[in-house]
Amino acid sequence: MNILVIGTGYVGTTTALVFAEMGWNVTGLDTDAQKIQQLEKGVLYFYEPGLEELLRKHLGTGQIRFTTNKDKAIQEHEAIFICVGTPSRPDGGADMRYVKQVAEDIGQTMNGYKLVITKSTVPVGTQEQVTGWIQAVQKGSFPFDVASNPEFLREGKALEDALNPDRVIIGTNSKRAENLLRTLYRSIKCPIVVTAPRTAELIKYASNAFLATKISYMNELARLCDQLGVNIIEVANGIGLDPRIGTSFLQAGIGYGGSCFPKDVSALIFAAKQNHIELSILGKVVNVNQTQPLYLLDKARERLKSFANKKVAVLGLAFKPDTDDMREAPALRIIDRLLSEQAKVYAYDPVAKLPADVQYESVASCMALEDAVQGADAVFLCTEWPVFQKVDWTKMKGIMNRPNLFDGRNLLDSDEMNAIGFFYQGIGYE
Ligand SMILES: NC(=O)c1ccc[n+]([C@@H]2O[C@H](COP(=O)([O-])OP(=O)(O)OC[C@H]3O[C@@H](n4cnc5c(N)ncnc54)[C@H](O)[C@@H]3O)[C@@H](O)[C@H]2O)c1
Ligand SMILES: O=c1ccn([C@@H]2O[C@H](COP(=O)(O)OP(=O)(O)O[C@H]3O[C@H](CO)[C@@H](O)[C@H](O)[C@H]3O)[C@@H](O)[C@H]2O)c(=O)[nH]1
Repeated sequence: MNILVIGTGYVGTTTALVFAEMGWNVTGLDTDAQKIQQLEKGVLYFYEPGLEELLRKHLGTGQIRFTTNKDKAIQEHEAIFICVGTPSRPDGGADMRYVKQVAEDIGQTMNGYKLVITKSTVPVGTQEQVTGWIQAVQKGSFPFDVASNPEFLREGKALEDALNPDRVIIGTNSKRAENLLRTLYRSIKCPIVVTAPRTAELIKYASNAFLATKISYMNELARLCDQLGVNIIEVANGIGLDPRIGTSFLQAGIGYGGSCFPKDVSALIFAAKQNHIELSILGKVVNVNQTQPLYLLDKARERLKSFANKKVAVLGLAFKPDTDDMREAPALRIIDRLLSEQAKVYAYDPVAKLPADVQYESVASCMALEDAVQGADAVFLCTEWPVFQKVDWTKMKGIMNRPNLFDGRNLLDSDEMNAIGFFYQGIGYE
């Protein structure tokens, strides 16, 4: 069976490469000719550890190829994964225009049986919608199935997650689709959950919203820790050892960002509202997350009195380490506020760059961490890049104007930083 992956972003490129690694012949299709040209040359146009090596390997084995020719690609492949974006609309719902476009492309062009698999994160009911969109434009009466197969990979660990998933969710009522998907995933060792399409669609949103809830809970608890003089890291360790709670996603910080949690939580709240259900807990999760970067800023303002004309180094821009993805990065909320309060902002990230928006023109983007820290009145640490732990902080203190360190990810050791002579403030940790 030949596999077509439509949309060669983070998920599509990873999916294509993982199926190539499993021995399938895969084609990646995108409307963006520049991305396709780069991928054809073996160049990954975003930062994701391990992916470029795999891309080069499978361009070499001939198991992967890329194209912008959608008609030919749709006709030549039986299994079609939809991996296009589903960004937030202004009302919070998921923007389905790219999925609809792909469904119509498939409907208009198909020339035989197609298994259409939605890997994009899509609202409950999408499987039925995609079926309808395909049927509405079909020229011949070719059979097809639409299945839901949500993706759970994390950026920065995309390859590792996609090759070793905790589970594969297959949402279908068709035995033919189920068997084909079981065949496609036959070399993956993990539980395969076959369920109704609507259930599969909700499992994806429910997972992300649950993880976001864990984070906001810890972030709110961290604010209490600051008042009580309790260390949130120790609290997280203590509660996490209960397997009913688990050790992961208990890290307090300046909040979650990225292309998934913010948009998916808001899409779930929106979908619930449409069904006359208020997911009130998730409303609070969003609220805590939106105020969390400002919480650290408030702590810093207390210390500095005012940000006006202060030199502030922002270390780490990406929403998490090992990615250059700046979508919904909490560092941007910090920078926006610092700029509005007339601070002089110097930014450094090992790989990520600030968006080319006019509002960031006054930010100095530094090539080296030292350039950002030199003469600074305060450092804000916004991404827990491991390399920041290896920095010679004694030396950094020596080149700063005032040794104030606001650690938005609780990455550094507060005792060590205090011993060096820093004023150190983390989140629920000092
Ligand atoms: N990024 C992640 O870590 C992640 C993880 C799991 C699930 N998801 C979900 O997967 C989906 C894709 O996310 P992403 O981050 O890879 O998005 P992305 O924005 O990086 O990539 C989407 C790609 O689709 C292409 N595209 C748009 N319309 C097209 C069309 N009609 N035909 C062909 N290509 C088209 C775009 O040019 C782009 O390259 C989203 O629904 C997202 O919520 C993302
Ligand atoms: O204890 C924690 C864990 C994470 N985060 C933050 O949460 C955000 C998201 O992190 P993570 O989940 O690791 O990255 P994503 O790549 O956004 O992955 C999430 O979103 C994807 C897209 O839907 C899903 O596929 C993944 O399963 C889900 O983890 C980042 O800003 C992290 O800094 C915390 O603040 N504290």
